[in-house]
Amino acid sequence: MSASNKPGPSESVFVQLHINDLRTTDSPALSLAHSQGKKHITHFLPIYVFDERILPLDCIPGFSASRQTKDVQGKTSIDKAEKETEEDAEEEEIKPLGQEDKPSRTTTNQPATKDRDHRSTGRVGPRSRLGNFWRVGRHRAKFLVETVFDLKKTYESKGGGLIIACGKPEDVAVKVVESLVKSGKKVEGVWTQKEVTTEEVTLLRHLRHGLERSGVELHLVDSKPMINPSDLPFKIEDIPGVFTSFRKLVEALGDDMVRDPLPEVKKVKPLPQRPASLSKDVFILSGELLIMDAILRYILAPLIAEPQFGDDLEARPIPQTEEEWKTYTIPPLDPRSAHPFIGGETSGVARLDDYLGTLTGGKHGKGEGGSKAMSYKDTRNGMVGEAFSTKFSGWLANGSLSGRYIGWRVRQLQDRLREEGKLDKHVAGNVYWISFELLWRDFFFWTCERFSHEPSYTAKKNNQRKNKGQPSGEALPGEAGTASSLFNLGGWKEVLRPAESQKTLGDWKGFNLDDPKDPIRRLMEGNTGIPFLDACMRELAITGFMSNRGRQNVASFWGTDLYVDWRVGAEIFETHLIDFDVCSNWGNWQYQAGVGNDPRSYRQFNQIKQANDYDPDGEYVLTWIPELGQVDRRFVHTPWLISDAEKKRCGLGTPGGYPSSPLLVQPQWKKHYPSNRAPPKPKNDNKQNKNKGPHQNGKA
Ligand SMILES: Cc1cc2nc3c(=O)[nH]c(=O)nc-3n(C[C@H](O)[C@H](O)[C@H](O)COP(=O)(O)OP(=O)(O)OC[C@H]3O[C@@H](n4cnc5c(N)ncnc54)[C@H](O)[C@@H]3O)c2cc1C
Repeated sequence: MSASNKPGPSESVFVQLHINDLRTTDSPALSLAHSQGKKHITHFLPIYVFDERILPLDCIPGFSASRQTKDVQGKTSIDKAEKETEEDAEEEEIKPLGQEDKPSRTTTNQPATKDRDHRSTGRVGPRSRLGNFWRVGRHRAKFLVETVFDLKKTYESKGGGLIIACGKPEDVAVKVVESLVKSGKKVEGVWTQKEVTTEEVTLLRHLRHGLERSGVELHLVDSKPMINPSDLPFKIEDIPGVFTSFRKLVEALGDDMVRDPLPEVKKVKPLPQRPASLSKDVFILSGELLIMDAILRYILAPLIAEPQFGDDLEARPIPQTEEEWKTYTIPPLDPRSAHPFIGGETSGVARLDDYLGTLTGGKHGKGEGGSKAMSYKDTRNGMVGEAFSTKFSGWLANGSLSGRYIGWRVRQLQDRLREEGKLDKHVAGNVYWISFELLWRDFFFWTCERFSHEPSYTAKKNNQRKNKGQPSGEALPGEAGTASSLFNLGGWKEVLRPAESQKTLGDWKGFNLDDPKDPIRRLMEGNTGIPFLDACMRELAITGFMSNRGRQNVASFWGTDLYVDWRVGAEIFETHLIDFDVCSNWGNWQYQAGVGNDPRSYRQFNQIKQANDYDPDGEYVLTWIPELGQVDRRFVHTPWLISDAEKKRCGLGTPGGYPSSPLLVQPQWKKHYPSNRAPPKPKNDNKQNKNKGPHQNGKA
């Protein structure tokens, strides 16, 4: 939008608020705005807002000052709207983020020592509720900024543009709409992606309330899952509680399971002229701040000044002068990273081409490549290198790739391989498995939706108390509510089958992150003395990624060996993971903690067996724990078993060195100790390449 006050009498503006749908390919709102039915739309206005509730934005020049000015000037209409909706939210027990001391995510349940109350670091900025971690760590923040700027570039290359702002997305969108309406433009409506979890739904409700004041409607686009929601053979309330039953029902849709993506929009309608008054109310990026590297530095500096547990990055103070900012650089990605993650649709599509083959070229003119996908199932449980598993998750998480588009690309590859006579049973199984795994993503999304319609046991009780038995909340029919049991210590089981859960709430332990010996702190720092787990946690903090195998083992150890409040684990994953997705992360954590959708309510991974199976020659562990370099390879997963003299020779147990004894040992680990097994097999002849059962690949 270029700044101007000139009215545009026949201008009709279609607004899209991007949140977790940062793409132009297979984007329902973009397609609708450019459809025949919307010919009267003259301008397309996409907006992205860096959310101050999850990102530290105070270093961005002018941003803090703009907030203060607003405070001095008094409250705007959106503030009033917020106040009213705050009151609504209060009824539902969950207040919006940033407007309360106790953040909103967790609805209820006790344990978890509140680290927020214990640590006296004086830290400020957007923090998690229990562990006081950054809401978004440095890897995801970088990936996000890259994604947003890639989106802007793509829109511009198609004739459009993207407004990038800072603040609260709902607040910014409402103010933009108000100013457009005031300047005489017609606003067709605001489109954004449907979400189903607490903070996200609260945001959408605020947005809807705020827009009502301008008489503009909010439209939710249900574009997150791979399967089109209207194709589901059941109502969301009836989604099976177990993945396999869900999978069988949706697989019965056959070729119709995944629809074709929407046709590409080649030419995008222009941005409307920006009402001059708008920049007073909204902090829109302009000038130097529209250079990606500049904004990246300002957002990352606080995160780099305080690296989170496990990150080996040397803390660097936040620059204080312009000169210091000029020379400030972002640390490069660690070369050991499982993938050179770069945010944005462009790099996401490049990864699709690399993994699933291209759509054009090749002998048959229908594309070429795809060999990685042809051995996907065989290799997805790998731990080292970029070729094991697809690494699509980061792009899926912020919506720079859609699930449907990936599902469709899988089908394109299947069709081509069939035509080329290469789709034998083994290859077909491998390629299909990508869609299979994507179904897990859909499953967690809809399970979250189901439970967001259904208030948790405690929320229900509280609401009944407050409303004297009257149901509260004001969700529109079919719309998700805000009271979800996703964040409850008792998980969905609190609602589902409490009797089946082997733990009671009182069994969960708290933690004290001030204490370097605290088990959870040692785990987060990759310093438990159990190499497989330590390697996973170090990789996560240093690169923002951890394999699915690693995630399962860490979560299982956290929840079933240490018995520490699993939500703190979900929080530290949320901080570090490039691919953090609220439903997948919290849903999987519940699953591993035995309070979620796992039909076996008490699943405990045998850490030594897992290490032997998935890292037989210790390559993964040695990548992340070079301190074990001198240890006899046979004991690389159990270094505590070597003699004291050997420990000394290898430098174990020295101050600041790798621990010489493990945090704990489980009796069932012993039968997998080195003396009881054959010497390690050579590389590439390991269990990573064996096909076992779904997802968990057989017994833990
Ligand atoms: C404790 C725990 C936390 C997790 N947190 C997240 C998270 O925040 N975000 C996230 O995207 N995934 C999460 N997962 C699921 C899974 O580990 C990652 O999706 C996967 O490791 C990402 O790598 P990939 O893209 O190479 O996956 P691939 O193995 O190539 O799978 C392809 C895609 O299928 C989906 N998928 C695969 N497994 C799962 C699963 N178990 N649950 C949901 N979707 C799945 C993902 O979208 C993934 O990109 C978590 C798993 C566990 C056990």
